[in-house]
Amino acid sequence: MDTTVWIILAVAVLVVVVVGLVLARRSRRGAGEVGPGDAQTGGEIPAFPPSTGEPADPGAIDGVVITHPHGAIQKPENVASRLVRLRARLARSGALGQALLAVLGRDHLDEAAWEELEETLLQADLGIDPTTRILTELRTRIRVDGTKDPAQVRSILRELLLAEVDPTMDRTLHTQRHVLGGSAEDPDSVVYFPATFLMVGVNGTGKTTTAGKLARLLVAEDKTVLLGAADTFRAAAADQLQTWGERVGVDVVRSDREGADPASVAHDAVLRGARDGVDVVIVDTAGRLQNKSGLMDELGKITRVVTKRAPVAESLLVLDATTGQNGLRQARVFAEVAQLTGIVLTKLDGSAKGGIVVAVQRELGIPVKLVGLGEGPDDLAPFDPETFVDALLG
Ligand SMILES: Nc1nc2c(ncn2[C@@H]2O[C@H](COP(=O)(O)OP(=O)(O)OP(=O)(O)O)[C@@H](O)[C@H]2O)c(=O)[nH]1
Repeated sequence: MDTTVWIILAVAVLVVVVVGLVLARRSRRGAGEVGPGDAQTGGEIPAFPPSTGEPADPGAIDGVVITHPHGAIQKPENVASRLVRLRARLARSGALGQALLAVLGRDHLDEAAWEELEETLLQADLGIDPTTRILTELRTRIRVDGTKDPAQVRSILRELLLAEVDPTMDRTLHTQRHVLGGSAEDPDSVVYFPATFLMVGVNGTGKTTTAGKLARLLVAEDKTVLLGAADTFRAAAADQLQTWGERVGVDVVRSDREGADPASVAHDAVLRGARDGVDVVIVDTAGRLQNKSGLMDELGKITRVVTKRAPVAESLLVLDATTGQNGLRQARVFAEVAQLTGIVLTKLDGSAKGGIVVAVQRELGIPVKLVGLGEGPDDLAPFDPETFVDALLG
């Protein structure tokens, strides 16, 4: 054969190889699989085992494993019945309303009475500005209306408290999957990516518990969920999350060793979620506050790897309602290092500090979206301003 034939043959072979590679890559993408190089930490995605019901599969990259639920699966309580149940709990624990209304019901409201009211609102962690605003307006309205009627006074107070809680804020949890590609005319071609939720906050505020409770809340709303245990600092956190997952039939991506790279676990969780086509991936983080730059580095790295394909849907700051000013200081630090979209206020049960809702929203300019009202598995509910204020007023 002469040289020209050899060249033609070589070019033909090259074309066949290139076309083959391109087609293979496209068909993987079409199935929602994420290809090598998409991940910052891992390159080729480890082959996750099928859902066999076995608890764990050691040996994936960086020790990241997935656990599948086994045993009886519980049905979480629906949202409407939670709200009714938890409203009663909040009303019992606060007693703010009773204290206020007891003073306002007196025959004569002298300066000492107004100071008492101020003290009560400040003790509930409402903050100085909202307290001053509410009392100034209340004083004016009582004088102008010339009213002493307890029902009317209560209604004015309700209106003023509600305005401070701000019912106009958008408290929706963004659980819609992202559409990465494909055509609306051909639904099979559409490639989805899960909505990713990051749970951030200092240790002990209830992040892991809230991640587990949130998974239940979403399952109750017929969403499919995957949990990512990126709090690798505390080994028990992953076990805790696994227990939560097992109860409601939710898979957990975790590391099989303490101190593994949290970003690696977060990354594998979102890719696994994409591959399984789940609606929401909830990533629990450690967020130790040793220093701001360490926290910033860790959260920054996690955010970078999980936003490689789509933005984070919710970055939720978990805050312990009983920690007052200290909690507000923590909130400020997290707001500086993470693009927060909402606040979860935990431990509102048994706390007379309901005013923190107002203070923290004002401080950060983002809404409280969820409240934790107990240690029970379904003691988490969407935050509803009217229910909250009614419960505060007893
Ligand atoms: N009463 C009450 N306790 C809660 C609530 N939420 C969480 N807790 C409790 O708070 C404690 C700490 O919760 P965790 O979820 O372990 O806290 P964490 O922020 O994940 O802590 P680290 O993993 O150490 O960062 C646990 O005992 C929870 O049961 C709540 O709404 N009410």
